[in-house]
Amino acid sequence: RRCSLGACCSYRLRDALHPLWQSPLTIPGGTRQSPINIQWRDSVYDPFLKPLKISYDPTTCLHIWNNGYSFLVEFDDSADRSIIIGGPLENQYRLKQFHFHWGAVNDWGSEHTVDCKFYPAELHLVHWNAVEYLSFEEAVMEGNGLAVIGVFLKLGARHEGLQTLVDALPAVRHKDTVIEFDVFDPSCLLPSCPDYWTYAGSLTTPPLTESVTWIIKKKPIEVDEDQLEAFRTLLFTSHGEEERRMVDNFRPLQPLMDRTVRSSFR
Ligand SMILES: CCc1c(F)c(F)c(S(N)(=O)=O)c(F)c1F
Ligand SMILES: [Zn+2]
Repeated sequence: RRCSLGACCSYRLRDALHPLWQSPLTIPGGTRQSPINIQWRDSVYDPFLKPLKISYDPTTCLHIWNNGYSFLVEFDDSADRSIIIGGPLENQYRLKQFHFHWGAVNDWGSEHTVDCKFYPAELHLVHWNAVEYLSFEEAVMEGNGLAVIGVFLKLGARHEGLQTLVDALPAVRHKDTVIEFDVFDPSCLLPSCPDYWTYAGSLTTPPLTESVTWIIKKKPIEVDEDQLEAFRTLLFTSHGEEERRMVDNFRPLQPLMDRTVRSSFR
């Protein structure tokens, strides 16, 4: 496939502060940090992986807000109304929010890479284990607390479902602005192909806790240039501060260490 092992994905373990997250690139003692490069040829097909079952109730959508790292769409997670189950998961997980990571240009922007290839953006749908834990905040601290579905975005045709979100972005241009967002079904942002990779990882933003079962969809969704440009009109900064464009809000690749990436497909 694309690159010889390691050469293009070499990284040096640095404990320097990463400018964006102001926290160590790698958690001292961290053994399952995210994101990682997914080397297709090294992923192991697991025939026991079940299909992922996704059932979202569009009326659980609450609001969109700019938290200074990304823009996120939050959901009412007070009951089992928007949930995922199956796949690598032993429990049912509730949708809490989804958000994106993107670059200043189309050559990079995703957090995960496949054979060292960056995509221009990556969607994360964040779910928590409401069977074993009482709140999202509690689940964030537990090894099996979270399940995040990652979907790559590639440059191509305009995505009509995404456009609803894009149209709302001017209203959340500045950090800590929020608007009500009544009905939205995030399943429209998922590729129809059921294939995915899965591995044990972490949050890619503070607190970087090692609590995430990652489910990375093999197929990207297509969005057009104007839609990616709309992401880049957002700001890291609040009203009144000197404007800094919200771009390159992705964490650098982290070492795979003693982990295997499994695939749901041959
Ligand atoms: C604390 C809220 C939160 C998450 F729970 C989460 F999983 C991710 S991420 N990039 O790993 O999907 C976030 F970026 C994030 F801000
Ligand atoms: Zn994310």
